Amino acid sequence: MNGGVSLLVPIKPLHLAKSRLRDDRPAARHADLVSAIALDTVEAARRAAGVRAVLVVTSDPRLAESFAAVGVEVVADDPAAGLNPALEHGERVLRSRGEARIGALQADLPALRSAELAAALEQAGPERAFSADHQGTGTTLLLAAAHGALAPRFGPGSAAAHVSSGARALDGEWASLRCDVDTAADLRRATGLGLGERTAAWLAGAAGNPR
Ligand SMILES: Nc1nc2c(ncn2[C@@H]2O[C@H](COP(=O)(O)OP(=O)(O)OP(=O)(O)O)[C@@H](O)[C@H]2O)c(=O)[nH]1
Ligand SMILES: C=C(OP(=O)(O)O)C(=O)O
Repeated sequence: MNGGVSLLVPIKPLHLAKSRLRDDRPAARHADLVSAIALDTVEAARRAAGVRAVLVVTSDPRLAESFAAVGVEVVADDPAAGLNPALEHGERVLRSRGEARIGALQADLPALRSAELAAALEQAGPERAFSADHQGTGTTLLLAAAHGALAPRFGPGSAAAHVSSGARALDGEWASLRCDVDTAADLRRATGLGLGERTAAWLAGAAGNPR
């Protein structure tokens, strides 16, 4: 088997996702934005050196179709019990195929640069490690040790939870890897870094059309 990390990318159903980013725009426009952000994130991840494969974990049928159209594999949440169980399910799927190195990448990184993700994977080496978000409290990337368990502790305060569970905090600057988008202010921050093409196109449409 070739080396490299197989990355799980979890995404909530579109009508539930990114509620903090929701404003008064129609539900379909919000779904388009969440979808564009996730597709840009996965596209950048797939191109990163050291990434062997990406497996999206989502029960959303439209997302499943969009990812299938660009050749990305999707599995549904099983059970539908929240983020960490979704990741543990994805981990079981990858382990059943003999994947040695597994990680989880958040789906809300629309400015992600492949080179920054590659640098984080390189710095982690074979260890269980994570990248905190730009606020230092959340987690944007968690890597299991080679042949080790992912043991995801995503949720409020996940950076501290990952440290407590023995993961090493990666310390590169990596602004694009740390720039998760939960709010409108985060989206402006990501725009300053340079958005992926689908999110940029969504924003151009938002500027040019009534919402
Ligand atoms: N497959 C799956 N992904 C999830 C689930 N819960 C959260 N996620 C994803 O995990 C990532 C981190 O979650 P959050 O940043 O809290 O995103 P969110 O829940 O969509 O945002 P808010 O509604 O604003 O809390 C996002 O990519 C979510 O879509 C879940 O139950 N299943
Ligand atoms: C679930 C997480 O994401 P967010 O902080 O974006 O909600 C996390 O960082 O663990």
